[in-house]
Amino acid sequence: MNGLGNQIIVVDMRGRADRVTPAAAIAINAMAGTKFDQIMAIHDARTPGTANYIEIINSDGSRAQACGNGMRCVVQALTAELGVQRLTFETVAGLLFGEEQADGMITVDMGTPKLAWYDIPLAEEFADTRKIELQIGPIDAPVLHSPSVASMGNPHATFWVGDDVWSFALDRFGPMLENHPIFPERANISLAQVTAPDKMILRTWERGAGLTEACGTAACAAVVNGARTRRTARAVTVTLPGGDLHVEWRADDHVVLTGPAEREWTGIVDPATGVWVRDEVAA
Ligand SMILES: N[C@H](CCC[C@H](N)C(=O)O)C(=O)O
Repeated sequence: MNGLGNQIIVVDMRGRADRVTPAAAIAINAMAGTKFDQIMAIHDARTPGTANYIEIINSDGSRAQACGNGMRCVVQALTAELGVQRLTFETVAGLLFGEEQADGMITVDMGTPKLAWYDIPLAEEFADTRKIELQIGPIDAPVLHSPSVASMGNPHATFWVGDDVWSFALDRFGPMLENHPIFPERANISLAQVTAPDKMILRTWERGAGLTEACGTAACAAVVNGARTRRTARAVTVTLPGGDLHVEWRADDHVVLTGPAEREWTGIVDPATGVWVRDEVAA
């Protein structure tokens, strides 16, 4: 599925006791036609009668705690299958609520941000995570510095750039920052250019997936970071390479993400060969 350019494979694991393994994820990503940014594996509820459990795997095989674009794809897939409009899911990051809007857009309540250094997590104590000492480039003229950090269940660093966010070599700086020792669980690295109190442009180097067309949880973290550093309002339209997402950090501390989710193909994995058999979805 296509989550604003984020390539998502939604896998139905209901009724099965096994999980999508890192090796399987890497193998699927290596096959032509099934490259992805994340796999969203739908499992049975951990406690019968409660919400389906969703596991998230990046294209490098690592597990993630949250995925905004992927959750929208799961909501779109399951509301269509079940003929309902609103669904609840359990993830590592907690319970999430998704709803399909009348205009086809999908809204997901991504829960509450975690802002303490030990919740991001960071390798050392920072009293104020709105601006931490981290920079890249020449010591006397850093290219990027002083990010705001926040967790949406997964770790995010938002670097603020004054203009021309497109001019930065994020493909070069991204992996260095993703794997910086200050982030013991690595981190998703975003560059944000605020163009108005309710508008920003965002580019993301994703932990475990690299440069992507969009990152939903990065958009959520950037709006939380923008609001708490007084750069933005609490409701912002975030323009990513793949298109626009709308994010609101509500007064009840929940972050709500709204955007599209499109089904591109369905398929099955041949258990004998492990090869996907794709059925193209009529456009
Ligand atoms: N790469 C992220 C997970 C996917 C996030 C992104 N695709 C989204 O839409 O939120 C991580 O390892 O934390």
